[in-house]
Amino acid sequence: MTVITEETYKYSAEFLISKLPQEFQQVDLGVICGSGLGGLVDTIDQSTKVEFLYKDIPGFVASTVVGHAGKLVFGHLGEFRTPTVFMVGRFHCYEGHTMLQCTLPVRVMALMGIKSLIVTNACGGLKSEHKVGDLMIINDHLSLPGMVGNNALIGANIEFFGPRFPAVSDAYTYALRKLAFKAAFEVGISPNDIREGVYAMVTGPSFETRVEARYLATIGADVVGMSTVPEVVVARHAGIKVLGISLITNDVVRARGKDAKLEVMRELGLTDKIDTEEDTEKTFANHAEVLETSAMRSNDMQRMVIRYADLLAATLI
Ligand SMILES: O=P(O)(O)O[C@@H]1C[C@H](O)[C@@H](CO)O1
Ligand SMILES: Nc1nc2[nH]cnc2c(=O)[nH]1
Repeated sequence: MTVITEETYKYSAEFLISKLPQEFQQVDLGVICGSGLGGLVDTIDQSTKVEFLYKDIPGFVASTVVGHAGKLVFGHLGEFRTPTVFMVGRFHCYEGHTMLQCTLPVRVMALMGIKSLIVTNACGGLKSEHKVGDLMIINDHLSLPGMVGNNALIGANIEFFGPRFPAVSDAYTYALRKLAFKAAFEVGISPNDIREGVYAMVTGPSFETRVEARYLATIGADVVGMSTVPEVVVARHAGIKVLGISLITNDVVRARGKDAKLEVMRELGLTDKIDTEEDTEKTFANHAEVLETSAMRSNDMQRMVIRYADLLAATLI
């Protein structure tokens, strides 16, 4: 197991601080941009923006996924010009990184002063009432890797960040979820296009089988994705407030699929029963669809995040 010590986090933070102008040596807000959602940094004041490629930051690993640019950007967000650090592209376990490597940037952001984190992701919808393109404010998560031995906090606890046994039952606080809905409605997102629900994390990179999708829906998940949870757990451990926003980029195939035996029996006249199950053979999740939907909805999501940052700056939450 890769061991990352308190000194490693501090070294990365000190490296960044030494290269940043004074206005970004301490930041208030962190934003993690999921698949295809990095366009948010194009909306900030370009004249004060400072960028670092992940590959140039000590302790950071490389980002290898299409749609994840792989850079850390510092800039002023919204009307209140909140000093913000953006991860444009994140790390996933399926890239071969450990949970500690994936979450290192969150601890570095904690060292740089963030009090609040917005985590965004692309995900697959598990419920028939969800439409592709819907936004979902996360109100709870189901960590499949975390429940079976791959929690982001496994290893020696670093007391400096937080306690050995942090509670995450209220990781996505009610007050911040309310603020997010307010932001969404104020920028004109229809109540029909945004909901609240449970994000399940799997490691990927293969998408779900049909029965895995049915299983996840049965055990309480509304959507499924391959990220977010490790970052949220590490952020909450460090006392950072979290808002999670998912964009449903595709439907996860849940149908049972056609019954081959029954079909052959019917063709041979051995039965006259017809399989009524919808044939979903041609429907499958793919990363191109994920990026396509992200591109379609990224503008709404960006406007919502900017408004949320302003509402947050204007409140004492
Ligand atoms: O980083 P996120 O969670 O937005 O990316 C999702 C999960 C996979 O990386 C990818 C699958 O298409 O999208
Ligand atoms: N696991 C998983 N992750 C996703 N990310 C975007 N879409 C999906 C999906 O359908 N399944």
